[in-house]
Parts: sequence; structure tokens; C-alpha cells
Amino acid sequence: MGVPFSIRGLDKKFGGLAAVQNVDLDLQEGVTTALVGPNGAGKTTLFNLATGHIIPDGGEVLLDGKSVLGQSPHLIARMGVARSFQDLRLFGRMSVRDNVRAAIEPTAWLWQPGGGSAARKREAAVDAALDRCGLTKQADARAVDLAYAERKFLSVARILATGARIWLLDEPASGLDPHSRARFVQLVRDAVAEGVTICLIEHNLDIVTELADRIAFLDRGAKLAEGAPQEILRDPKLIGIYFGEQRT
Ligand SMILES: Nc1ncnc2c1ncn2[C@@H]1O[C@H](COP(=O)(O)OP(=O)(O)OP(=O)(O)O)[C@@H](O)[C@H]1O
Repeated sequence: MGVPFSIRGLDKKFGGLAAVQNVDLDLQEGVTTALVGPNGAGKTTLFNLATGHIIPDGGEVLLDGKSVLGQSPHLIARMGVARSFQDLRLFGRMSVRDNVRAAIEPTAWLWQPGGGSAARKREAAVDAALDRCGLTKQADARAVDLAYAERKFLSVARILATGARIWLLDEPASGLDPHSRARFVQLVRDAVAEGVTICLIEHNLDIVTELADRIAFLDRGAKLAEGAPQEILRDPKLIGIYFGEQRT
């Protein structure tokens, strides 16, 4: 099993605060990894470092064994690493379809051969992503007019349409009703079956248990443990930290 995406010794300080401290993480092909930890543990910062949104103070980010450190978020996305944001970052006044198109366009090289046929392929990818995310009927609606769960699915459709092989999802299921949550779990499982490697930040431990093959547990910027969900979620010390017991 390959390791398409790897983080080595990542460090990031914000002023005096060590938000990420010497974190290693391997995303193995076909393995879904969950980042778990209390609020402020450094999970989102780790995604920001991994995708070029923030430059680390030290460490390495490797895609297929090659450094992508210092590359722009656009370029990293173009290389097949897609991410979602807690605040979704949709274009509210644009249509649902245009939101997905906008996600796909930066990954299409201007000089891409094929002209019209490449454009048709992109449209087909947009249609397929909308269909899989249950948004075909809402394709012409403005993103801002969607229900909350639909907006969450739109953020996944934007990733799906790019054909990215590595997905970093930041709390993708937060606030979803049980029905939407079940649909989301199925969407992720389908993507994994198609070969997508996924890392997700998730506070809902039921979803973590359903989807994750591995858990990396973070606290105060450091990775405290990594292993199978049944191992990590049964560790009283980690569970105490997660639910905010007094720490020394
Ligand atoms: N741009 C920034 N400037 C200063 N401090 C920041 C910045 N971004 C994050 N932090 C701080 O770094 C720490 C880690 O934040 P981060 O958002 O990565 O945690 P998290 O594990 O994702 O938390 P949550 O589960 O609440 O989303 C927190 O103390 C946060 O306040």
C-alpha cells in the first residue's frame, strides 16, 4: 500500500502559541484517517499547512514522495489534493452548478489539449458530482438559498468534480441531520471504494467510528497517539483529554 501524502515534523507557531508541534502523519492509499482532538488541538492548522494555505516554520509535506512545501494552494489542488473548509467558502450568489464549475476550472490547464471536448468532459464531471451529492434539481439555485445540509453536500460536490485523489475534509458532517449524515457516510465510502484517500477532521465520534480506519489524536498541537479507532477511542487518557478533563 502506497503513501501518497505524508507530513514530516511539521511545526507552526502563532506568536508564542505552538499550534502544531513536530507532527508526522502518513495518509496511506485507500485508508481513511480521522484527526481527532479537543478544540484548538491544531487540526485545522495542520490542514492549512498541508495544503499550502499556511507556511510551516519547519517540517516537510510530501506528495508521492516529493516536497510540495511552499507551493500555492492552487497548485497543490491541481496535483490532486482537495480540501473542504469548516465555513464551506461557497460563492453564495452564484448558482450551485457554477460553484462546482469554479472548483474545477483552476485544476484545468489553459493549454489542455482537446478544447471543446475537454470542456464537455468538465461539464460531465460537474453533472456527475451534482447527481452524486443529490443536487441536480438545485443546480440553478443560488448557493445561499440552499438548506444547510445541501450547502455541506455542495462543498463535497466541489471536491468530487475535481477528481482529486486525496480529500482533506474539515468537519464535513457537523450539523447534519441523521438522514443527511447517513448519505454523507455513503458518499465517502463510495469515494474510498473508487480509490480516494481521505483524511477528515470530525468531532462526531460515531462518524469517526463508521468511516475511519485510523485515528491520529492531537492535543495542544502535538500528535499524542495514532492507531485503530477501537484502540484510540478506548484509551481512557485520550478520552479524558477529548472530553476536557483537567490536564496537568
Ligand atoms: N491564524 C491564526 N492566528 C493565531 N492563532 C491561530 C490561528 N489559527 C489558529 N490559531 C490557534 O491555533 C490553535 C489551533 O487552532 P486550530 O483551529 O488548528 O485547532 P482545531 O483543532 O482545528 O480546533 P477546532 O476543533 O476548534 O476547529 C488554537 O489555539 C487557535 O486559536
